[in-house]
Amino acid sequence: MKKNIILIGMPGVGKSTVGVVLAKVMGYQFIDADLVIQEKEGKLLREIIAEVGPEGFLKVENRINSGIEAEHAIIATGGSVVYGAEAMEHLGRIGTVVYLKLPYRELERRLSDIKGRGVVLRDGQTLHDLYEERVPLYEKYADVIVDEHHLNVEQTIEKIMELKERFQ
Ligand SMILES: Nc1ncnc2c1ncn2[C@@H]1O[C@H](COP(=O)(O)OP(=O)(O)OP(=O)(O)O)[C@@H](O)[C@H]1O
Ligand SMILES: O=C(O)C1=C[C@@H](O)[C@@H](O)[C@H](O)C1
Ligand SMILES: [Mg+2]
Repeated sequence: MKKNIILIGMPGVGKSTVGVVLAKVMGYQFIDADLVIQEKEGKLLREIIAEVGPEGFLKVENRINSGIEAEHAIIATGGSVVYGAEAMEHLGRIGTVVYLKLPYRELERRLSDIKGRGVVLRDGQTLHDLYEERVPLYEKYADVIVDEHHLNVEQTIEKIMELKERFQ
């Protein structure tokens, strides 16, 4: 049985918000991969992106996520983790990958301050372009897809818990 639950999805979909509460409800440890990167690199995500650029950041993210070891943990990943093939292979081995899905319009409403979040956007790329590019990757790596449209944090957690029996 895979013992961890890995949350993937677009920035702002609620991987961190849902993850920490889910961990509490299930009695699991909570790991936020973004915070692991910051701690291991000794820098903020946006400082890393400023120093090594978006492509450099993806390499750092891929390397650090590939080394996460945990048991009975909810792991909230960064939205760009799906660009790292090694990281996704590793995470898929140690846990069940849950894609938290939102329609584009809903996500756009949530992300009023996308720059402040340090999202990995290439020059000229819009949030919509990013959404279109990433959705196939999230779907590819997902063991389970949870559509959280019209659900609040508690309802999303309930849905993940319901599905848990089936996917573990
Ligand atoms: N139903 C919901 N589930 C989760 N978050 C919600 C919900 N409704 C509103 N929110 C809000 O959306 C935001 C989700 O942000 P959060 O940082 O958890 O996303 P994330 O997926 O971890 O993003 P990132 O990839 O940037 O780390 C929070 O401000 C949260 O309060
Ligand atoms: O979706 C993204 O491009 C990102 C999301 C954040 O969680 C961070 O991992 C980083 O700022 C990149
Ligand atoms: Mg997060």
